[in-house]
Amino acid sequence: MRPYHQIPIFECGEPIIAIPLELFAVESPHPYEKLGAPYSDRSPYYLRQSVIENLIQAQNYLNLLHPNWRIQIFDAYRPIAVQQFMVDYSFAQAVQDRGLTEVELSPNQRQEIWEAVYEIWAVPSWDEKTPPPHSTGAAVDVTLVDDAAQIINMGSPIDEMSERSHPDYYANFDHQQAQKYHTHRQLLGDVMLKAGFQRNPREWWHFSVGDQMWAWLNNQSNPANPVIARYGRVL
Ligand SMILES: C[C@@H](N)C(=O)N[C@H](C)C(=O)O
Ligand SMILES: [Zn+2]
Repeated sequence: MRPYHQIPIFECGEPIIAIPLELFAVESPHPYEKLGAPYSDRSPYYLRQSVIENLIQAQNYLNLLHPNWRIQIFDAYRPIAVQQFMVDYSFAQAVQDRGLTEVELSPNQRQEIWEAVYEIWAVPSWDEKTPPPHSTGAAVDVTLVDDAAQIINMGSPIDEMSERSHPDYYANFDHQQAQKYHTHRQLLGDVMLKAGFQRNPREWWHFSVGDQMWAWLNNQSNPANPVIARYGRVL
């Protein structure tokens, strides 16, 4: 359980629809489809209707500051089976990165690796009170590309399991390059938050609106006006 799982969900029934990809930049091929994630007949490029409107708004704010820059979509809707696949994949990858094999893991090593995985991945829960954020169609993983279609360097890749993923990781580095990364992360955060999103405090790329994490973050900064989640899981 994460603290945001205490937030009640009152599903509003808004449809989940295809993102108009021509308006955005898109990571291609899709990073999890490339790994063989089981989407069956579903597409990762779907979001709730008004979440798409918020994303268009964010890009409009971006273009006031940087004409012709684009928000690049890395991932959006994620069926629970895909969440499970990515959690298992990330565990296996983390075992390999440590030069280990799964059969030889001690209980402590196993626990340490699972903790690292769940630092950044949500549990693939089938309980409708605790859906993984991306399975609600309200969460999106994004970065920025400039007017020459070059990906903006944020100082760490999306999905890295390390502290570099924290949005403010580079805030206090006394180094010009690190300050640039921080400025880029701030720019992404500013345009997304201005459009109504909240950012996952552990991941510079993960934003959502209307889900449990969004409501919890809203309530942390504005306890006088608490909100609940309007989007639950979409199967
Ligand atoms: C790991 C990243 N792609 C992500 O989406 N993390 C959040 C917390 C999730 O799994 O929902
Ligand atoms: Zn995400």
